[in-house]
Amino acid sequence: MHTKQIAEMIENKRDSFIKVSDRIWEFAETRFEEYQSAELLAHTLESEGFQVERGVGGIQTAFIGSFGSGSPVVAILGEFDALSGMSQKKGQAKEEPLVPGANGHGCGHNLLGTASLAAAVAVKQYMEENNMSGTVRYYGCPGEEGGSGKTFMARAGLFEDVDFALCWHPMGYNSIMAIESLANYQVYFKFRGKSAHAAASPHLGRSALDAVELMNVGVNYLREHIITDARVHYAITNSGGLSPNVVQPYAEVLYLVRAPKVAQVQEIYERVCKIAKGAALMTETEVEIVFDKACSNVVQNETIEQVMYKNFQELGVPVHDEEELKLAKSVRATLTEQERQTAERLSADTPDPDMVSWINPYTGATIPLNGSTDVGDVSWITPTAQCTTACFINGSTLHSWQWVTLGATSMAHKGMLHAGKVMASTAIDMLKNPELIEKAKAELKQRLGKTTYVNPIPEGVMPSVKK
Ligand SMILES: Nc1ccc(C(=O)N[C@@H](CCC(=O)O)C(=O)O)cc1
Repeated sequence: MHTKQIAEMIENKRDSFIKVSDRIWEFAETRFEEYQSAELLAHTLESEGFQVERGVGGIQTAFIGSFGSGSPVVAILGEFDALSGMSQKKGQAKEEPLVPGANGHGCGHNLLGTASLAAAVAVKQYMEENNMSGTVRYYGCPGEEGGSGKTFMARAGLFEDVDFALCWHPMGYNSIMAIESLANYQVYFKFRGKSAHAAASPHLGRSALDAVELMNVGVNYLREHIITDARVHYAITNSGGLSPNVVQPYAEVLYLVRAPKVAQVQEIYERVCKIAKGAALMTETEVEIVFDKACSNVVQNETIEQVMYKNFQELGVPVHDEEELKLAKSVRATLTEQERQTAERLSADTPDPDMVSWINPYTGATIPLNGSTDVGDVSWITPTAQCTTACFINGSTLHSWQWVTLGATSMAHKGMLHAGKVMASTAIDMLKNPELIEKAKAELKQRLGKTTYVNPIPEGVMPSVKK
């Protein structure tokens, strides 16, 4: 069976993949500044015989590694960005930053990018050994967190000739990710007023901070009148300085508006813009609206998901040893009861384990993801499927210190290598059965119906580094 060969190929190189992942964990670079992480992955691909193009789509840390020629083209998507402020020491059951205030891999993207690399390397080796035609590409996709790197890459046309795409996400469970995620827009509202002495001449000042606050109040009233599935968040990215005795002349707020469909996001966004203009009118300030980024919802593909599930079942699950289970237990003891309640169970009778040891049954049904991913844009252009593997403790959540601390330990490495095997095996299965690729494409077409893909990021907007 090809799953066995693929598993061996990845196991033979396990040490080198683990090194790559652990280095990226240490680099912990955030959106569009992943210079060392991207270079490490690109360099590793080159040493594995891939042709690498760096700086694709006009994004410095985006790259594509390619092997083979002609169709079919399989794209394996890798992410490698970290989150700000999530620094945490490795392998311990206590929250403690490695470097206070520094970044950390709170979403496991060191594992994500490396498993996809392992998959691409194994697919290449299998294709070579079996004289298969076609192309395997590794897409180095920067800035997933708050950056939508893939959406920018999609706008640059980089996925146009892809026949199907695969991705995964590290989690606390093994599953086929038949998700539908939320589309979103991220936009800055920059207010400009007039400074003045806050006591001596307040009547001469016009407060940009007042405008930000009034805008937020307005949006908080809007919440009652939008669809339930929408989410609106904001961060005050500039509060106008640290002096209360100065009327703040400049302030800005970053909004993230989400909903199941891009059109719904657009509708809410237009209303948020009206509120911003209202706040500017009330405070006699000016508002500048600066679009930052956007992404589309994920369109699942049952055809590829079925193939992925079959391969996953053949490969089984990552098995954790006593040492790993001990660490899992101690870290899990730090979860609150509420967090534990999100733990995966097969049924009410299944005990509540520290690490899961099964694959969640796949039914084809859509699982709503109350979050967003730029994999969404890829999935509108080419049929796309994703899986998760158990890299972390059961019931822990994304963006938590528990994920950072476990992200460079053997339990996470096992899950990572396993994900590489599942993706590579799925890719080989699809490449060997062109009728499945056609079926996956037909399914995408049917799911999209009359809607055509429109990239949600306006022309001229380029990726920005969040400071
Ligand atoms: N399988 C997953 C993929 C992404 C995420 C996630 O947390 N994404 C960020 C992305 C935010 C963005 O699009 O800017 C989020 O939803 O806040 C969660 C699970």
